[in-house]
Amino acid sequence: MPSLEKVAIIGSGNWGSAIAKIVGTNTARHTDLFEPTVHQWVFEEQIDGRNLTEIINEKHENIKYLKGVALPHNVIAVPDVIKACKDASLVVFVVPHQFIHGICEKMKGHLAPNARAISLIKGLEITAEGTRLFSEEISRILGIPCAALSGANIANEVAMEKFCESTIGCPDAEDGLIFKRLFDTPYFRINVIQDHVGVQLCGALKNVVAVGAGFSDGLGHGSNTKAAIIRLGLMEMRKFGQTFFGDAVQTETFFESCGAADLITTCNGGRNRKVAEAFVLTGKPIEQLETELLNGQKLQGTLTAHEVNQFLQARNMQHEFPLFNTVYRIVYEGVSPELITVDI
Ligand SMILES: NC(=O)c1ccc[n+]([C@@H]2O[C@H](COP(=O)([O-])OP(=O)(O)OC[C@H]3O[C@@H](n4cnc5c(N)ncnc54)[C@H](O)[C@@H]3O)[C@@H](O)[C@H]2O)c1
Ligand SMILES: O=P(O)(O)OC[C@H](O)CO
Repeated sequence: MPSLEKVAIIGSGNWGSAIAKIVGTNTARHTDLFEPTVHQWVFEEQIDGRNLTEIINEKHENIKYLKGVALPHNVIAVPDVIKACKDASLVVFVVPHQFIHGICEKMKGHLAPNARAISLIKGLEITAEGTRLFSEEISRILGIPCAALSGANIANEVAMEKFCESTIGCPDAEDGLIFKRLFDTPYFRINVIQDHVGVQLCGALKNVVAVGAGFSDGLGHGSNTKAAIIRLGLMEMRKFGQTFFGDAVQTETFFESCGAADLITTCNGGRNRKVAEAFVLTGKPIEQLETELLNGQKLQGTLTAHEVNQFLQARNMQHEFPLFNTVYRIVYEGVSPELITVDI
């Protein structure tokens, strides 16, 4: 009989905590496939003079990032990333994208020999030189295959078990089924496809569109304007995929939960939308609003808008993506938010 899969979760923010609830429940349920105990790496911080890891292990609740939601007792918070991932055969990465490199470097050489990973990160490694998916970065640093999960999944709603769907992109069919058993529940319905590139591209670029949707809300425009931003954003996402990833991105992927559905939910209920709306209403800098409104949670859309712009500028192609370009100019060049309905 093959040995049981040992699961580690790397990350414990809002989504990391919601997914820990699902993963902990499923490893305890499918004992034919998984070791029940799940180690979760938690970036240590002090809450009222106590370590967050101690609080999680005592109360079975992440009181900072997912307050009021009970976590399964078989999920153990671990402050040391090396201990958390020791001998893991399935590794779930769910950290804000700016932190992934340093974390992976520390994990090198500590996983099981047959380890595979899945990235729940919504962001892209984009520089003027080129783009890289985080699944590719994880594979490159750790020398293991890496799939991706992304969907219309506002963490708080998932944690409250409101029905939604999500997409796993996994080139290996057998691993895809294992990941499906790790994540699928009656309220979190997984569809597995092969296109892990498209899954990640959608998850990253939708955050830029959500910033544009937030500007529109801040200006008091209505549903029609937001629908136009969503549609134009979807077209730019597809064009970006076709232009820079070619056949690696399937058009059908944009109709999965990770595509149009995520775009809709993030432009209505997400943090990027919320902070962008406040940016217009208050005139405060984005970093200040992130601190004031998100209680330690991290914004991905403005960072991705900057990264995408660097990449496009290096190719003198920024004007071919007017929505991405206008979001960038509003955030980083101080042009009027009114341009969100003029220059796109
Ligand atoms: N929250 C959602 O609704 C949601 C849903 C789907 C996907 N995602 C994606 O999941 C990923 C993780 O987001 P999240 O919502 O779990 O996180 P979050 O934004 O809620 O929390 C930030 C996390 O970063 C950690 N952190 C802070 N400083 C750090 C450092 N220097 N090094 C390492 N970690 C540090 C914090 O401890 C915390 O766990 C992102 O790519 C996000 O886009 C989020
Ligand atoms: O809150 P946001 O804007 O980071 O979006 C959250 C999720 O990605 C929605 O699926």
